[in-house]
Amino acid sequence: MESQRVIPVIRFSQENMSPSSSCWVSTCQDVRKAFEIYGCFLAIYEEISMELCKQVFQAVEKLFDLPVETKAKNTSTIPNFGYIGPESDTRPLYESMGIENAVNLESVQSFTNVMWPSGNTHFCGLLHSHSKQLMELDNMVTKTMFASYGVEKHHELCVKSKGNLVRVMKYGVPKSDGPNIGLPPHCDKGFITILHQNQVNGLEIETKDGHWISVEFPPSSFIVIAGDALKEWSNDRVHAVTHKVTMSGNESRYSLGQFSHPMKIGTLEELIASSSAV
Ligand SMILES: O=C(O)CCC(=O)C(=O)O
Ligand SMILES: [Fe+2]
Repeated sequence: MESQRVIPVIRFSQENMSPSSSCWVSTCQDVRKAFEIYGCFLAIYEEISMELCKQVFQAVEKLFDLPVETKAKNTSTIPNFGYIGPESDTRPLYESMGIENAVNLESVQSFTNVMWPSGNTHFCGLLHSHSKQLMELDNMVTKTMFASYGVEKHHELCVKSKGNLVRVMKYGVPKSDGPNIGLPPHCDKGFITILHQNQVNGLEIETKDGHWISVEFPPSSFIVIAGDALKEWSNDRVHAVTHKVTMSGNESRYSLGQFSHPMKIGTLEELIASSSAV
């Protein structure tokens, strides 16, 4: 079915987030349908300005230009939360760094000080304000989703206990005779991932019937991806979507992802038996 092969697009704004607004019910239904059918959707969110995104990606490019010994100082006690370098067998073009709890200024500052011991307030300010805004979008997405399942009373705890990791990623240009795998097919482990990119495409998502859709990002859009923890929370109603990155062309791709995960979350009791409210 051709219509099943287009990623849904849903508009978010502070205004239509009030349950009394005219599009509240339809937004909640759209979010739920997208998560259940595709496991993802494109969120149009103009409150994060395109200028800020442009500046963030310029700053991220400079970050990746640092020597590998410096980038490798991005470490974490949690496996895979720090610097990940290219791996010749599985993802030769991929490199990434992680900033834990990037909604907190102190966390972004300490990451910045490791990368630039003499300081870089420009990078720090950009990443911090961008991360805060991404978390606002994340909260809007979870608010509509909780409402669509009739469990809005649990949303406050979800918001309060949300941990987050911002991961910045670089995919190098593939050699003409080399592999073009950016990131092999996988599902994300967390609750919700929100991703965006510079102008270079490469992300693909797999539909339930096994087709791959190449993601095109309209202006001011972010892809929202459901992870394994969200699937579990919803008692398997939500689809945790498989996705991958394939590189082509002669430009590097930069992407930025926010991975959020409420700490106190299992399968909601209400979702074990009941259906929904909206
Ligand atoms: O770079 C991208 O667009 C995808 C990244 C991704 O899927 C991940 O980090 O889990
Ligand atoms: Fe992913």
